[in-house]
Amino acid sequence: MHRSIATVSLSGTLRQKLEAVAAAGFDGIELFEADFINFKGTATELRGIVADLGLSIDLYQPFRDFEGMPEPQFRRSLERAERKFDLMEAMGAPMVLCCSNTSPLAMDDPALAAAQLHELAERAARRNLRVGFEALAWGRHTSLYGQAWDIVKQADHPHLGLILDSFHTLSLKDDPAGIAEIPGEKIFFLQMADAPLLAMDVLQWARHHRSFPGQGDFDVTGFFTQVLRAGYTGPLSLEIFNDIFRETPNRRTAVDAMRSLLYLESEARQRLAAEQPQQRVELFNPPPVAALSGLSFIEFAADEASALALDTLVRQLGFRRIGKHRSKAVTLYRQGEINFIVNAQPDSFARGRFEAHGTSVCALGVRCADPLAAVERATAMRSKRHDSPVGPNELRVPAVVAPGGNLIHFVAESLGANGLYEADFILEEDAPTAGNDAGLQQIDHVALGLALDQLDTWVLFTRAVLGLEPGESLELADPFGLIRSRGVANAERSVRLVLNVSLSQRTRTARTLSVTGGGAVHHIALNCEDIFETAAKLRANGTRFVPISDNYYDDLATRIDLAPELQERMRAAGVLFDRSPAGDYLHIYTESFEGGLFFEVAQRIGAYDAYGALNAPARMASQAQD
Ligand SMILES: O=C(O)c1ccc(O)c(O)c1
Ligand SMILES: [Mg+2]
Repeated sequence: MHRSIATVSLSGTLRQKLEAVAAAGFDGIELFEADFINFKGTATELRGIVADLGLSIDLYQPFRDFEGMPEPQFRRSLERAERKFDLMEAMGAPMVLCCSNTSPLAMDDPALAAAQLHELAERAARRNLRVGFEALAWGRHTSLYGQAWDIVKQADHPHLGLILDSFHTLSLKDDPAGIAEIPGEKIFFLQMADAPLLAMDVLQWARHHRSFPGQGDFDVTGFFTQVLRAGYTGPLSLEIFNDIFRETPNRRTAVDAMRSLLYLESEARQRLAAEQPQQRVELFNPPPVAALSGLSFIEFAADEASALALDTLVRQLGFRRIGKHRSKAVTLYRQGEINFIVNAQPDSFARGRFEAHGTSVCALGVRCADPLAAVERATAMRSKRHDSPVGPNELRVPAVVAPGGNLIHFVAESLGANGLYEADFILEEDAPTAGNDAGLQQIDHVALGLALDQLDTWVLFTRAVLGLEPGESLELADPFGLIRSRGVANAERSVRLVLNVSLSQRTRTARTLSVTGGGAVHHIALNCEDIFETAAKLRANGTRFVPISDNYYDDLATRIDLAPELQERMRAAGVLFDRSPAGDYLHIYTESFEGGLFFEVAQRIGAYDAYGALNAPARMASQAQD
């Protein structure tokens, strides 16, 4: 499809926006009037810039408060329209968006509205321009697409058509099914926006909290498929009013925007595959998402000194050092099925991450059947692949760059538990090393501390590139501000990430972020079968846990019916507890390493499917009282 984006969706000057949009591979733009009014140049000059970038101006917008106006105001608006038509001709914009009237003067008279829009369309037709009419969710008398379509039908002018915007329909919980009945050629333009479900005034919601398809909670694919069923073949455009996007570097926003359209097209293509033998438009067809089957390894970036400190830390956690890399200063540790790699190789990718972010996680390894297919999916979805230098007899592990610059490696399942490591490491499984196995089995989840403007980017990346599904978005209280937390996981729940964002500058998460530069792993949760046994072993190994207030356990007893012995065991061990209808979650947090990264030990019982987020405030308050 012809892919377009409204200039309001990005930060920067108009010229910077256009350059970012062109670099991300868009075909066209919706030009917001404010961007043109503040542009230092003529409409003709803008036309040249846009053309040089290989873009088109698909839509000029908005015209407001037009239909249903009393005669004097209507005449004045027509005059104004003529002046805007002059500009549109000069800049080469073929269509104007007229949104439904929000003025207190607007009359509830569809026949009048139709006659007035007819006149506007007639004037547009004289210059071979077109007018699209869009129902705003807060329009005074026209708020639904069905009402706007009735007016357009009644106006019956070839230069007047309907503009659809998923936000207005989905925010009002209006049924998009009727769109499929509208003749495709009378839908002149399509604007797609997603949004988180928020209980708030719809105008505020629309102007501040929209997001790209795939980042929010709306069934945008369902909406889009109705438009395609109608036979629409025009531009597919993004119109995102979002406070954070207004300040996010626009190159990143533009890539997110393109990724969201590619994802939307591919999802719609799958839904329509069965019913439409002959598609009318070309929808993006990427390789399918690779089914992931677990987190294989976590790689830490270190220098020589911090590698030593990490060595002590991970051995206290019960890991054994089981291998040295064949050609690099890289050490492998293992416990259960968990592999930790400490990479202190000078002049490596890891060292670059160490220099930029300090001791930190620089890569994750995820298992999947076909790593090359996983990389193909990722690059199709506009992620960059990463090729590390490979020494003799070493395996090439395909990798892609995650937002923020860490790597995701795809590890072939066929290699088995040891395959990758046998190839790249000289294994000494039986090497006598300090640190006793504590019963940690798998990587339960990896929690990232993200800057506010990285959350939506990550939600879309994990969804479109890795095939993970986002869970509920929660707000958790740190003593110094709020943390927003959202888990993302694959269908079989063998790969889980938790995306944490600090809404305050003063929380521990925010401070870690300012030290590490953001996008860093904030904690690593490892699971076990008996948390009391594992915690006792870890303590004996020298691991220190965050103490939990006695008051927490008193309160827990009032909330959840638990055997008194279990309560007392938890209190004695400092173990936290959460219960959902599906199952229970017992967990405990270690103290931080170098004031940043820490570990969580977790035991899942039954089909518990969350992360004990309700207990995070207990941890954060305890850390703050240290
Ligand atoms: O918020 C608005 O005014 C506005 C303007 C134009 C649009 O296309 C829209 O969806 C909203
Ligand atoms: Mg709109």
